[in-house]
Amino acid sequence: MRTGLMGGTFDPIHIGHLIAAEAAMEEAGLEEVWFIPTNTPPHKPQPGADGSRRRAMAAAAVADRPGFRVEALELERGGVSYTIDTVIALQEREPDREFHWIVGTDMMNDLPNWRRIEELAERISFICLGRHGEESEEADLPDYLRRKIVPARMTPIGVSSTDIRERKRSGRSIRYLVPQAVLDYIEGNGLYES
Ligand SMILES: Nc1ncnc2c1ncn2[C@@H]1O[C@H](COP(=O)(O)OP(=O)(O)OP(=O)(O)O)[C@@H](O)[C@H]1O
Ligand SMILES: O=C(O)c1ccc[n+]([C@@H]2O[C@H](COP(=O)([O-])O)[C@@H](O)[C@H]2O)c1
Repeated sequence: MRTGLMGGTFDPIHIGHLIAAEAAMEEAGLEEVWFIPTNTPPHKPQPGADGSRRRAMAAAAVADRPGFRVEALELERGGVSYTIDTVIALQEREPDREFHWIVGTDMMNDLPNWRRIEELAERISFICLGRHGEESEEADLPDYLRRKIVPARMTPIGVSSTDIRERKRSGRSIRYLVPQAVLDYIEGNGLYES
């Protein structure tokens, strides 16, 4: 079964993540997409919201979409969430699935710096979605990686979790940038207010 893995900090999950996953499913013929919240992200500061809250928001966001689900193995494993460790664990657990890692094109030039990237590229392909409508071919990547990149189109969605946290902090609306259930969770728990 062709399965997309959408890793992210999801602090919080927003419509950019969901539309990217929807586009990856359609463009790459995936049957499922699993959203994997990081514990400690490898190349980013520690998230603002703790893992259980980021997981709850992701679960609320995908609850009404058959084929989307949250896989919490990185939070359960703890420590820094290297993708190679996650992929090895999932391939051992689910040998009949074919996994594809979904990334926005902003991450693509960073791929050569990922932990054990050559081994990772032997195990999976990367579905790269034009986050701001850019051409993914522009990336300057080594051949072993370029061969494993599947470019996919999506309607550009210029939203980021950083924007959402900043909007919330300054009292501006985040309605429609996140699903209603995520908005309710953020407001109900007073997240990102200071
Ligand atoms: N608007 C978007 N369109 C397409 N892909 C996106 C978008 N936002 C995030 N992504 C992709 O989703 C994955 C997880 O992203 P992440 O959770 O770090 O969100 P983010 O909005 O970039 O967060 P932050 O602003 O905190 O850095 C990455 O592969 C990223 O490229
Ligand atoms: O494995 C790595 O070295 C690595 C380096 C950077 C990012 N990643 C993964 O890429 C996904 C998106 O990362 P981020 O920082 O945008 O949340 C997330 O699942 C990270 O664990 C993985």
